[in-house]
Amino acid sequence: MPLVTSKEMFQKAYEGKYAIGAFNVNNMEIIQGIVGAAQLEKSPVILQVSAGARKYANPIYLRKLVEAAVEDTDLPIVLHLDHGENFEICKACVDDGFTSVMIDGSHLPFEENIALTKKVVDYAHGRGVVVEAELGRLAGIEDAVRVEEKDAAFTDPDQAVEFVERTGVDSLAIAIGTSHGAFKFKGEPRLNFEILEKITELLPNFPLVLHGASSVPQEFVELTNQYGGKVPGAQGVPEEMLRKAAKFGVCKINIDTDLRLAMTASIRKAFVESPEVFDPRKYLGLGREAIQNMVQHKIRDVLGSSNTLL
Ligand SMILES: O=C(CO)COP(=O)(O)O
Ligand SMILES: O=C[C@H](O)COP(=O)(O)O
Ligand SMILES: [Zn+2]
Ligand SMILES: [Zn+2]
Repeated sequence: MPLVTSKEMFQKAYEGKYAIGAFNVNNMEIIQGIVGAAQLEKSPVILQVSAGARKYANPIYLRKLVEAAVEDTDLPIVLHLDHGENFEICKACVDDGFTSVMIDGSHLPFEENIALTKKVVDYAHGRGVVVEAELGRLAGIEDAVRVEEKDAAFTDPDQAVEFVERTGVDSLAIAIGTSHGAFKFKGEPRLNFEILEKITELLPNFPLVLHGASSVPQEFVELTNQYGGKVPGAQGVPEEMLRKAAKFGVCKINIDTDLRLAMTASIRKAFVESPEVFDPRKYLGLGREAIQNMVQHKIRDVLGSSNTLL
């Protein structure tokens, strides 16, 4: 099956009240771990590429690796640009065969965000590509940009309706208290479900996206710290909250940090336990396995997209 857009999978997810996992990919082992899990769970999957990933791996290598995953499986796979910051990178990815792009104008004033998003929608829709946009600001780190907590802002439900109507965008990332990275909450985790419910009420049948949705499994935090790493106090979004979000119109749940933690914890452990090993296939293989197990759990027990192939 060739790459697909997220259109049908979101519609099905919306009706079935589950979500599709969107996982950030940076190299072969990460892609294989994610896709291996999706195969075992018979689940569609979104592989997303950030500007940082394109810079790290080289856009051609990444695209070819995703093409290999498509050729090697019968899964519906979406190739998505994560946090496109301007029209040019969105255009480059549309031209490059991506089936979905995100234009992230969330840092811009409302009218400018609308104008930029509309420009990307016009270009992408003309070529069969779907578009995600963002309204409201998440706290946390994204590429080189750090948004301080004081500058974060929840999505305004009325603005969300106007934004969707005026841009014609296919899905919308909203801010309800999640944030990028491994340190999401200082005290008790809290998301603003009132805002989410309001948006769902005003925009029925419209797919919403949750960024910063890693749950930061404590087993990886502990392993990382135990084997010489330093991520004390790392905390994510409780899995229960993600399940709840999927019931309220959130069709795409973004996960990057959990992949990083799974891989890092397993490689750190391997280095300490087997100091004589210097074959990258050994420890990268363990990293890939850790990712596959984590993603399989996520798909099956949190997102609920197992056995939903189109
Ligand atoms: O939103 C993300 C990618 O766009 C990833 O969020 P996490 O940092 O919570 O994994
Ligand atoms: O939202 C950001 C993703 O986690 C991607 O991170 P990155 O820009 O470091 O690749
Ligand atoms: Zn953003
Ligand atoms: Zn994000």
